[in-house]
Amino acid sequence: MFRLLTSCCSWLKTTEETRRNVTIPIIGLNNSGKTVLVEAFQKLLPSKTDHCMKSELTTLLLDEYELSIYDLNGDLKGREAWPNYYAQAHGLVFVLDSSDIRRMQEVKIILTHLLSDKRVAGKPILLLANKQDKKKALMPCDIIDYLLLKKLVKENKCPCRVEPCSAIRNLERRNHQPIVEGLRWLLAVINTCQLPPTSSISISKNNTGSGERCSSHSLSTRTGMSKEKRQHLEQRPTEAKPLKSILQKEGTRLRPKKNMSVTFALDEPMKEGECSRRTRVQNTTKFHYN
Ligand SMILES: Nc1nc2c(ncn2[C@@H]2O[C@H](COP(=O)(O)OP(=O)(O)OP(=O)(O)O)[C@@H](O)[C@H]2O)c(=O)[nH]1
Ligand SMILES: [Mg+2]
Repeated sequence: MFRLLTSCCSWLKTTEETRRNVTIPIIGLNNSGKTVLVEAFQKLLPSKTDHCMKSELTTLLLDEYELSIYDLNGDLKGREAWPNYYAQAHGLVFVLDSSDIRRMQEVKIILTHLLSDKRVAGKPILLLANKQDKKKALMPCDIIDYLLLKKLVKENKCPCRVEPCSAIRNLERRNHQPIVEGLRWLLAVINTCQLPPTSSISISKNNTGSGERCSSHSLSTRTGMSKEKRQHLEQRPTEAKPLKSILQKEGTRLRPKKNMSVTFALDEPMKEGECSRRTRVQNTTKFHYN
């Protein structure tokens, strides 16, 4: 019995030590549902943070990753602080209120600004189209059209996934939530991306600083990636192939009636559920409806 306990403890210790640290700021307009979403993540995933403590930082465990999630305010003052988190972010979650059509133009401006920031360009973005429970909520394909997302993603080479969700619905189906699947997709892309070092977020007053693009060495070293793989990533052409809708290509229905997630990637299309367990290479520039 003692032996069993000891081996369990040492297994837990090894798992703890081998977890990969990933930094993900959550941004989006005020009232889009960021804080409620973080609370949902805390219900769905093991967390190292005390739920009662109100802090912008939440540490979550997902597969072999330890996620440092920063829930940032979306009001005008809060937005000024966002750029302080860009350089250290491995990927970003952008939350929008799908039912608030009046503020879509504001989202578009902010998103355009965000993706063109040198510290963000090239990093994966998970766009959570929240509040799908509301009657007026736009579907991902409409949001993509409205935000001119295809163009944005292509120009800035940001792998992107639009995940429709509702922060307040269906939280009981553990691990099968779209928001968790979205996070898994983000981690899978982060795993293959060329990323900056992940020390803690440094808050500098200079928000306009020159951008730091991903450096493959830092992430791959930190995540324990092999030298061969690192070299492969370094040699990989960064040019994205032209984006093309699979639905268009197949001449099928362009606007699916169902509310489905949409992934924009560079190189190969992703298949449904591909990210759910596998957190390996995702060369991603087609986009498709999962
Ligand atoms: N109907 C519905 N309401 C939601 C959903 N998610 C959040 N809300 C509501 O939207 C409001 C704002 O949610 P918050 O999580 O505080 O928004 P926030 O993005 O953190 O806002 P700031 O911190 O001010 O930037 C709250 O009243 C939530 O209950 C959702 O999926 N559906
Ligand atoms: Mg909030």
